Amino acid sequence: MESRKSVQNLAQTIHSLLGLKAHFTFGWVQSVCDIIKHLPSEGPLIDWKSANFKTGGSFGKKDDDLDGAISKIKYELAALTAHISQLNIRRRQVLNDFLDLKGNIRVFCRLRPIRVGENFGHFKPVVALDSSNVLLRLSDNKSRSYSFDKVFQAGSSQDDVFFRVEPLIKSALDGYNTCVFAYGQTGTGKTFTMEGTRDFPGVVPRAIKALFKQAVDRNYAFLFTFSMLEIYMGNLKDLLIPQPRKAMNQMPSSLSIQTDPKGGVEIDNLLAIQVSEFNQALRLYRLGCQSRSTASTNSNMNSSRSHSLIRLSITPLNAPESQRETSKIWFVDLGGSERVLKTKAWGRRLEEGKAINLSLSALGDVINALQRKKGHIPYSQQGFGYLEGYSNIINLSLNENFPTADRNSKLTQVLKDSLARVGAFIWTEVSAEERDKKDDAMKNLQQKLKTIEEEHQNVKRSIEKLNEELEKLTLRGSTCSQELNTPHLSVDQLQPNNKSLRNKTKDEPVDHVPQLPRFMRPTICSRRKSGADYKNSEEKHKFISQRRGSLSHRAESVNFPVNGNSLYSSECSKSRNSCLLPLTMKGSADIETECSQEASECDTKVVVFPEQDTSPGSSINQTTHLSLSEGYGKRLKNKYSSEFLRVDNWLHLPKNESSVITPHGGRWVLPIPSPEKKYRSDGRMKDSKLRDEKIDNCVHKTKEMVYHAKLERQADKGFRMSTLEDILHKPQTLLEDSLPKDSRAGSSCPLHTIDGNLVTQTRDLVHVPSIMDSKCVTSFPPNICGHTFYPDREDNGVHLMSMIQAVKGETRCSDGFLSKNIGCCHFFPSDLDSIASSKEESGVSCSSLEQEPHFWPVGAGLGVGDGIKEDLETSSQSWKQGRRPGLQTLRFQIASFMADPNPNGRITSYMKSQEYPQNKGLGFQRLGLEHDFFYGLML
Ligand SMILES: Nc1ncnc2c1ncn2[C@@H]1O[C@H](COP(=O)(O)OP(=O)(O)OP(=O)(O)O)[C@@H](O)[C@H]1O
Repeated sequence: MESRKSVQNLAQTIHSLLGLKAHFTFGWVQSVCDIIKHLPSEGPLIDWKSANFKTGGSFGKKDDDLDGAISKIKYELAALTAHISQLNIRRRQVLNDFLDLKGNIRVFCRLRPIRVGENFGHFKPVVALDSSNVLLRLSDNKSRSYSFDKVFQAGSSQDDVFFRVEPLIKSALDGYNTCVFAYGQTGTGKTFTMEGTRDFPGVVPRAIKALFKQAVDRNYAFLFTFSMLEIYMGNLKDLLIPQPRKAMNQMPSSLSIQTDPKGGVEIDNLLAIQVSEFNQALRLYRLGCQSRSTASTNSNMNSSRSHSLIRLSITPLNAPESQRETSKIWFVDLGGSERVLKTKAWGRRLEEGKAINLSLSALGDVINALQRKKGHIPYSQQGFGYLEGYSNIINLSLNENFPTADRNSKLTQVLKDSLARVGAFIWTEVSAEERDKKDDAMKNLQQKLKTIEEEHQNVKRSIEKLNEELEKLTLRGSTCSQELNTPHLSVDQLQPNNKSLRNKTKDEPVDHVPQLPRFMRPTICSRRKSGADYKNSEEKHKFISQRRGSLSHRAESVNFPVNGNSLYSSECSKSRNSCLLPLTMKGSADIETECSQEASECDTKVVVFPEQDTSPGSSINQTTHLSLSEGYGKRLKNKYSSEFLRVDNWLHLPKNESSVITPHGGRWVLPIPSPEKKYRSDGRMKDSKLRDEKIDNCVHKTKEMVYHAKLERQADKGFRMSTLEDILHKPQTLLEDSLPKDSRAGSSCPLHTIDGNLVTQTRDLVHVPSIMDSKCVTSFPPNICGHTFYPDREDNGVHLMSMIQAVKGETRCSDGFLSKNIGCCHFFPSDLDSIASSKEESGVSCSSLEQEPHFWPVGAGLGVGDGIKEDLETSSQSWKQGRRPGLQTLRFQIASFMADPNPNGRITSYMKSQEYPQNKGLGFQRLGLEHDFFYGLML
């Protein structure tokens, strides 16, 4: 009875073990039933030990019944797959024990080669005594030795260093939050160690590479997201968001930190970009590095003036529920500790140095408290003391005279949930006997781990063999038409980024590559955050309010006592991307408070990169999306949601530009995103899936052609919309030529001044990006108020293109961008879209994107629809209140024209001053994007 019950539960058991519920289909269940039919009448249901690992020729020869042989193999496959899951659980447990014993902090010391003529003052260079001890010789003939887990000599290579860091990658993939810091005095080689150079890549690029490599060997598929921020003067800045080029009169608003009751830390509005391969992550990393705040100091020509933090979040996708937690690995290049006397810093450099020292001190306090298992861990309160550096090594010393700062340390708060498992520390003193015991226990665990790994490999190999066998048998059998489509229980197949799948994709002709629109699927993260998993709206609402309510802790802004005038006139730090953000007397308190509040109700943005598809024509697959999971408010229920996605596609153009943008009639236009196809993982669906793909592609192409034909017709009539590519690449004169005379700014649109600025009064409310040449001549479609790209003005602008350039793999994006005559984008108060206001409702911070108002008034009483008027009013009001639309606004506005399949109709309706019915907009219903991904956006 018992065993029959187990048989009945087999399917569910395997389902839950493999975490693939959603993909299992009727065909799969049938095959499991087949397996069950051939189960032995007695004995354990799945006994992996009895599984036949030696598959070579054992089937088919003796067994006359082909079906029987197939079922037997499937049975073994199921057993082995279950066993692999067990092994994974065991491995995690053993590793856990091992890490607990070993202690979670390992401290390495790397000695930097001494430069010719380097002056050490009254200190002498540090000497490495052996592989774990260094000697510091003091001036008065005294010396001190320090122990580390490992000491790297001055001649050590980047490889040597990474070798020691690599085990952490495994921990991160196993679900642990991990953290790698580089800390030390300014100029001692932290950035060189973490970032490295192109020829000598450092820990971060190597670790990212290893992460993707090791993920392939795992039993699960993983979802990786990449984020990068810096903590500059106590402010959190997203390094992946393009920064304004010119100095503004305010400190950029800081991202705010949220802590949930379980201790998890989230940073509001921090971009988390989904990456599916090493190169994507690397490009983003390079982009982030370019934006770091650096400056020349007495100690270092290119000194980091901030802490930079790189975060890779890792979510196992098809792991069992209990193991599906997201883990993160942080790489932190801390700002260098400085001694003011030595660096002779003043003005801004001095303030930066102080901020760095203070936060390092807080970090030291936290680690100290964790190590000593103190009741109170001062994550959010700055303590006394500072880090004092001697040459290449660091000595943590408390200095009671150092001024107390009753401020939050953003650094320790951000890393709070990644520092919490600190166990042993180098300064922990244990007896020799205890140490021996510990060593033995660790050796034991290491041996266990090794055995598990070997067993894991064996089982994997057996599964591969069985699959080959199964394939042969199914091909041979006359009943193969049925069997061919039955999915195999393969470890490889269970992970989308597995080798076999990739080889297959490579080998298949381009036409046959299934274009799975992965980017349209809601990520687990976004579904959870958006509450899309909740069945009805009431439940979802409850979820959201609970969630907001649960964010119990908020970091306050840090207001550094900076005298703007004096600082402004002293040196200025700059990002490597030429970001120049001076402080003012006002500091950032007001602004930050406002932004923090706005940000409070909003979630992390998740930009989703699809898997790289190099096939030409796979434009849809190569697009990129920004999902703004929660908090965009009711207004996103309306027609505009899908436009976000479209513009994000453009913002994140992948490397092969020609495959993204389709030429038509001599012009280059963006493809229209096609709706997601929902596939079953059932192998039986393969053919019909391909067929559907082709049909969909056809429909898509036809739609596109119709759209372009419309553009052509408009052009023939003397007027057409400027496509995005026109705007970016065509000379101004061409654009002008393509428009009727009365549509050009300066002709029909009267010019006047507001606040001393020359502005154009436009007659209608449609927004479109356009180009301004050096004479500030604008070309707009008729009655269209536009965003303006200033090719030769660097002020007040946002480098939208830097993101594109980075994704394309081009470095120095901003300069390239400027040199191509595509300047900066301006945001205007007259935004008609609802995004700005919904952004404000939801609290999306547009911190670094906020621009000085370049006022562009919009004519009143133009006969536009009520909804649009309302949007406009809200938007203008927000602007007046100092809340300005940001990048999202621009995205939307570009999108609203670029994406419109019927721009002609839309423009005509404006021109005739008729009401523009809301329900005829650019809704995703109309674009066929009625998927729950977008449902997530509507919240
Ligand atoms: N191991 C090394 N081998 C060769 N050159 C090195 C090494 N470490 C550091 N350098 C060089 O020393 C200089 C300073 O290094 P780096 O900028 O990495 O210091 P840092 O600790 O990050 O300083 P800061 O805290 O001011 O940012 C750089 O020119 C770097 O190339």
